[in-house]
Amino acid sequence: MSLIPDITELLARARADLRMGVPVVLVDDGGGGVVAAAAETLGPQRLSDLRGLGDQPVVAITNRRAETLKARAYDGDLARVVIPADADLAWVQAVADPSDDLDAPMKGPLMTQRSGHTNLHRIAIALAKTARLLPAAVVVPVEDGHAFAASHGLTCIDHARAAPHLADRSPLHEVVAARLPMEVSEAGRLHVFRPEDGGEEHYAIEIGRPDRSKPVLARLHSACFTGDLMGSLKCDCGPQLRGALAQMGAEGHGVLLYLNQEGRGIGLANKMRAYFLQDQGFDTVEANHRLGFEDDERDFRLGSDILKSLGFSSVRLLTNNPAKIAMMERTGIAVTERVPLKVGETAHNRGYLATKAAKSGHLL
Ligand SMILES: Nc1nc2c(ncn2[C@@H]2O[C@H](COP(=O)(O)OP(=O)(O)OP(=O)(O)O)[C@@H](O)[C@H]2O)c(=O)[nH]1
Ligand SMILES: [Zn+2]
Repeated sequence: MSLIPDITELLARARADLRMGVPVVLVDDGGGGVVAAAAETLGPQRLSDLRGLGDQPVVAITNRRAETLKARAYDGDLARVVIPADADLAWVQAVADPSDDLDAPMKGPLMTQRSGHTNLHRIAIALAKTARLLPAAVVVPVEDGHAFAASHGLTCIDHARAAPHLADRSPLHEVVAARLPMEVSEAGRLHVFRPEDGGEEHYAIEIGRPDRSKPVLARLHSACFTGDLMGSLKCDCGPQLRGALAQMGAEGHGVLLYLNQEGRGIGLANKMRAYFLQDQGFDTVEANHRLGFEDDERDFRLGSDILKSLGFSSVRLLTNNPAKIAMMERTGIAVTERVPLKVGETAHNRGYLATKAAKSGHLL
């Protein structure tokens, strides 16, 4: 029945629920389940009602966050921190959010669960991440997941149906393209691409009319509100964006993909949390880890999807990031040349650029 939402649509609905502070129900293959809510958006009444369900609630966090909290991660990539009976919402939020780690360290040791299944906790964390929230979820078991969801009107996700889709990217479709005269070239054209799962749109700016049979000068630019628009001195994004467009304008053609993966895929709120940690002395990579994220949560396969749908198969890529080149090659776009982009070094971003070179393999 096509009027019933499919699993991709249910996952999108679950992300929206978590962003609003509404719990979702996750159901394992045997029908048992959990109620899960994002730690960041959960309110006090809902925390209290989750506790009222009877079973032991936990906060599921990534092993990165667990490492910072010195909590044992028995489950490899995640840990289930037991919520003590006297802990309040502020305690739950402090497990999720590192802002006060230094000022008001958590009193340990944190107890973590060791036995039992973790499939559903993993889904809860993945949903919180893709909802651009802190990767932490309050999780409480319930006996019959489907019945609980139906009686409470909550979004219900079956593990077996969801698992194959969590690492997928949604197919992108071009919605519209129109002429966009720009300072660097009057022959600009902006294409808007929309995924099927209600996620972020991404853009392609085509300069001139590049020959599809030859390698095109291309840039995969990741959104950086602070650098691209505000003139932030903490990174080199703004000068890189304008430098890439200027070079395309000078050559007469090129294609710039503007991928809405703000903050290397963690979203602007989390990037600002990372900046707050950077002001406490952590570097850009350490800050991501303390928040519970990997160094880089972006998905560059989006870039090859868009290039292919525009008819390109090979590029001269403007980048200092070898991971982008490797990903292009792996996903069927030939990189015939790396064109270096060295612009915008400032006193504020020198340390950031050095960290990227030392820890993320960026070429200087
Ligand atoms: N999480 C996080 N993201 C950041 C930080 N500084 C910049 N960003 C984001 O990083 C992305 C840009 O990535 P960069 O690592 O500068 O460059 P790159 O795209 O990997 O490589 P180039 O092609 O050489 O520019 C943008 O999405 C920025 O918003 C930071 O300190 N923390
Ligand atoms: Zn930036």
